[in-house]
Amino acid sequence: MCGVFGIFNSKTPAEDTFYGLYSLQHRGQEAAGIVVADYSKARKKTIFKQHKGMGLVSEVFRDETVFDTLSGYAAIGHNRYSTTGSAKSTNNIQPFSLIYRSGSLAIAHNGNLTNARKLRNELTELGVIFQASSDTEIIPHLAARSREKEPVQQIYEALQQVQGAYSMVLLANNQMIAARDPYGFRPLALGKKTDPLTGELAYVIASETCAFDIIQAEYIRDIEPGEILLIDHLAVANEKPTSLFLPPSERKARCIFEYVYFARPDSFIFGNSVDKVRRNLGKNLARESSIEQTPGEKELTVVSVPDSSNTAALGFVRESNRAGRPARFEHGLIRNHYVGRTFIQPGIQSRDIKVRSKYNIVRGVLQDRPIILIDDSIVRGTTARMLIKLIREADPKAIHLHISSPPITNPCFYGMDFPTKRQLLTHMFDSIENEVDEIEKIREYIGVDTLTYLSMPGLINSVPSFEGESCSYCTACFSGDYPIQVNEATTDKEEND
Ligand SMILES: O=P(O)(O)OC[C@H]1O[C@H](OP(=O)(O)OP(=O)(O)O)[C@H](O)[C@@H]1O
Ligand SMILES: NC(=O)CC[C@H](N)C(=O)O
Ligand code: SF4
Ligand SMILES: [Mg+2]
Repeated sequence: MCGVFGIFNSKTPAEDTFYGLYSLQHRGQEAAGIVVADYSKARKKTIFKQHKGMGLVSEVFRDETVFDTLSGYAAIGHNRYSTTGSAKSTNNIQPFSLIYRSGSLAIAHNGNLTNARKLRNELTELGVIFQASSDTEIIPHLAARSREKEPVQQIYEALQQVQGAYSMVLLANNQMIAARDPYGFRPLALGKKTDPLTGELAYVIASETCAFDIIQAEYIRDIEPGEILLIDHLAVANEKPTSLFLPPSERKARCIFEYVYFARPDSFIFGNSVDKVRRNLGKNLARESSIEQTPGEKELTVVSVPDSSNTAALGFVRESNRAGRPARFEHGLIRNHYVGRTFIQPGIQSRDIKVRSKYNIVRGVLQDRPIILIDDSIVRGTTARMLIKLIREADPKAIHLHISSPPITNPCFYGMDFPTKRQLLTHMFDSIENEVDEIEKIREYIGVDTLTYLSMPGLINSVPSFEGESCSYCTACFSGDYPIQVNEATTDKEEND
């Protein structure tokens, strides 16, 4: 998934970007980096400085003295969750920074390009040398080959050639540029911050608004699908960044899975509150649930799989009570906060270990009573299967697993790391044609008493609608309805390594 951040006209751009990335850590845990733009009086031009490394933001920037080398007036940053190109290669750490005909260019990209393989082959044939194995480096190469003079025009030309998902922020000499693909797959927001001492304005770009809150910046609006926004000193002085627009796509395709799992509940994405949507998912799940209290049970006991399903569980409990089925939320699982997100860990081996070390059971809550266990999604099934084994140790009367999204049946080519069917739990049961039987097999495999997924209408009903759009969301991993047909998908993530 990845988190991107950018700030323009700040006295402390590297520090601001560090905090921005810190709050976007949930979007990528593999690597992090910051590129700063500084004006060099000696060279009479903007120069870029950078610091990047493998691991969490706090690990990469552990040594505070690195900030002494990162002074400047603007910066961009990136947290990586790999989708194309090895997770382990240091060459794939973003932002990428390079020097070309028009000066310096740096890019931080969230998303995944669907024609990366084709473009890379074409460019390689032309003699272009790639350093990274990810898709992102294609964009600056295309921009560098443009005959346009202005970087923003070069980027416009480059983006007309790439397909797929990109929400990104770039530094081009003394300008910051933000761009979002015409489908709007990934979120990207514009904010501003006023210096309390000088009153000076800084513009901020981030994947999610939680990155604004941490540096006390204010949300202005989303970068629109297809928009390329240019911020420079003139835009700051006039308080008016300028925009170009790419040709519109025939539909929009905001990733619905961002609302289900990925984004933080305190963020606004696609102009709406993640908390609110996640509560809706829980409410709709409660409406679809058929679990009733057993005789002698005062209330249904609802336990969430922390953290990402906490909010859906709250919505579930609220709706259940409203509908006359008394329910209470209980902390039956305690999460070790020093273990990161498990689903976005590369390599099945490390995911397994993480799940084992991530959760502990609270016996008093789980023992001897039926529980409704809520999680937001099942991808590979690692979490659910391991967790159920663990919960059984507390001897509950029954486990009713409720998932606040429909079964994931298709790969994602737009920035989630499940690019082949093989990686999905549902694939194990693909030969079963009847959906009810398939869910029964999954239930058996996971080892729960009942298994309820939210329906497709329940999912769609939970997310806000956009006026005048015939289709606003990508639901491909749930529905198979792909906004961009992917014939040549980079389904082998490490093919360039
Ligand atoms: O079926 P799987 O492949 O195991 O993936 C699904 C699980 O992964 C996610 O949680 P994760 O632990 O990544 O993040 P969280 O701590 O934010 O809930 C998601 O919420 C599910 O619990
Ligand atoms: N998840 C993402 O946004 C990944 C960005 C880019 N495709 C990479 O693999 O580095
Ligand atoms: S396929 Fe799923 S995860 Fe990928 S962009 Fe579409 S909704 Fe999001
Ligand atoms: Mg989870």
